[in-house]
Amino acid sequence: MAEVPDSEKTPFTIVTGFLGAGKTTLINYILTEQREKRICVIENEYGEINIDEKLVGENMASKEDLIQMDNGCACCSIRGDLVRTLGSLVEKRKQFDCVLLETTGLADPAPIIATIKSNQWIDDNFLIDAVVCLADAKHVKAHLDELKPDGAVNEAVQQVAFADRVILNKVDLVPPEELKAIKNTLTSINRFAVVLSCERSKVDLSQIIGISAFKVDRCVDLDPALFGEDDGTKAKKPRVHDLSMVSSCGIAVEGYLDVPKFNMFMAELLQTRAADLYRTKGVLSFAGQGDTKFVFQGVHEQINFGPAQTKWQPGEARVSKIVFIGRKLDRKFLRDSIENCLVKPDDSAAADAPN
Ligand SMILES: Nc1nc2c(ncn2[C@@H]2O[C@H](COP(=O)(O)OP(=O)(O)OP(=O)(O)O)[C@@H](O)[C@H]2O)c(=O)[nH]1
Repeated sequence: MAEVPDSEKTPFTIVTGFLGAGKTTLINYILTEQREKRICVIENEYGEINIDEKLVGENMASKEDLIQMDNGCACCSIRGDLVRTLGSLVEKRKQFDCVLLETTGLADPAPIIATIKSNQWIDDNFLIDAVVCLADAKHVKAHLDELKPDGAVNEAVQQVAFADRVILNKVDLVPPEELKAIKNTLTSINRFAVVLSCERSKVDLSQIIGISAFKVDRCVDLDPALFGEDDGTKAKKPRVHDLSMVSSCGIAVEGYLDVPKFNMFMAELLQTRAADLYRTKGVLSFAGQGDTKFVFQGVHEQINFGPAQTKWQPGEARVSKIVFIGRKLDRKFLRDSIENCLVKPDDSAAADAPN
């Protein structure tokens, strides 16, 4: 069969980067900056409760342009889902100028690349434009240095190694002299990728989209066993993706949370467990705040907290949803503590809560 020319394929960008590095922020930035383009976003979130769908969905022109893959991580358990998702896009792909895949923060991009490139039908319809890796200037070094159990890949290293562009994000959180050292570390892992520094994922988009930067040969050089074949002439990389050290704990509680109690609990938790808590995020209902919905974002000890773009709708159940991702999570403790922050029906603050 004749090969499909690249110019006829739909460009596909893989957005990778560790938990909390700024992937969703980048996707939202792209969607707001490129309104003239029709962009399809495929979200693959790690966590028992999906929060990002709501955060990205607010910026989509059409809800149909956002596809959720939430049965697991695309790089391991749901590679079949990725093929099915892209397969279902084939017929309508011409409606889109490009597709963005936001991988989970714990994804190894190598198997994702292999999945796409080894399926002829997908490869005939989609062209990987670039693998773009977000790196959190404040935390990336610790993640790169983390020792994994025997034979397991370090996802953060893989994400940087397979990237065509590395976006060194959150430069506001580290002094300039440290930034230089971080850039050197990133370049020592991947000397081919262009490193772009920024805040709030605001990069020159012409540097990351429509750039035809992806080279499959480089991926095979990095991992000779990428497509399941290894001629044995190059050192084999460990291919085990072991997520046993990390877990996700999703908690949903109905009612109104007491602001000071909740703030105190979260501040104390993130201070004492900062190293273990890779990521926390939530959509919250507070007492005394009318129909304002709040979004909570935590990355280790860093906290961002503010009103969501959408409000609680009349009749919508006031269910706060919080996801914790990290090591050694005590589900009972987290659930009890959050339930403890709920305003009791006879509490005076409850009178303030809207019906
Ligand atoms: N200080 C600071 N915070 C940032 C910057 N960019 C993003 N953030 C915040 O970092 C948090 C995580 O950002 P996200 O875009 O959700 O990160 P993510 O990579 O999508 O996270 P996961 O999907 O959980 O892996 C949010 O609270 C962002 O507002 C930045 O440049 N500086």
